[in-house]
Amino acid sequence: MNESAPAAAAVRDRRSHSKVTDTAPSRAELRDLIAALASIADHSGLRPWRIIEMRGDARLRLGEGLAAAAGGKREKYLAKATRAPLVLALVVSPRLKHKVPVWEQEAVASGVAHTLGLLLHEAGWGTFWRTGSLTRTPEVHAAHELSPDEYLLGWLYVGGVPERDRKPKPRKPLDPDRYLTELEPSAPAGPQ
Ligand SMILES: Cc1cc2nc3c(=O)[nH]c(=O)nc-3n(C[C@H](O)[C@H](O)[C@H](O)COP(=O)(O)O)c2cc1C
Repeated sequence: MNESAPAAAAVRDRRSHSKVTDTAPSRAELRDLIAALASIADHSGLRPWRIIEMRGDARLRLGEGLAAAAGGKREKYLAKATRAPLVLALVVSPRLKHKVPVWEQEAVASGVAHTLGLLLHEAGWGTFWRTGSLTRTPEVHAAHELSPDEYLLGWLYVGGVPERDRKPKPRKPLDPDRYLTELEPSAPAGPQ
């Protein structure tokens, strides 16, 4: 890691791991990482999010919820829900009728999810953010005991990094000029 710029190093190295091993961060480690999220940019400091930790058989509730929403394939969804030892449900807990609109609150929750994934990566854990067409179904909502206004941004599947994946992932180069544009002081003249 680059000691003088650890955030930049973590961002450059970050990668997802679709397969993880059976080790997972302890609740104490997770609590420390989540405490660090106090600095996430947050209009009016609403903290409109929460994370639901699922381990062991608690993950089966996710699998059952997915199967109920799909109307079958129980074994398939139970297997999906248990492919990592720790599953973190990413929840938007919006304050409705607040001057800060819900889309801004969702942006905060999204920042939390990205940053938590980055912190877990930096701590040496493997993560994979997953969603799917069943994410916002009533059955999955109920399985997480969400309040009526809450909704999911998906799940971070977390576990150990398999030996063979302990290497950087080749990235398609990103041309900054394509993503960083500049507005000129005045609009260009239209067609003459
Ligand atoms: C909101 C969100 C939902 C995602 N859902 C899925 C998913 O359901 N299935 C999937 O294969 N990848 C999903 N991804 C992408 C993966 O998490 C991952 O970013 C992708 O495989 C690229 O790998 P990388 O993160 O190493 O670049 C999702 C990403 C985001 C941000």
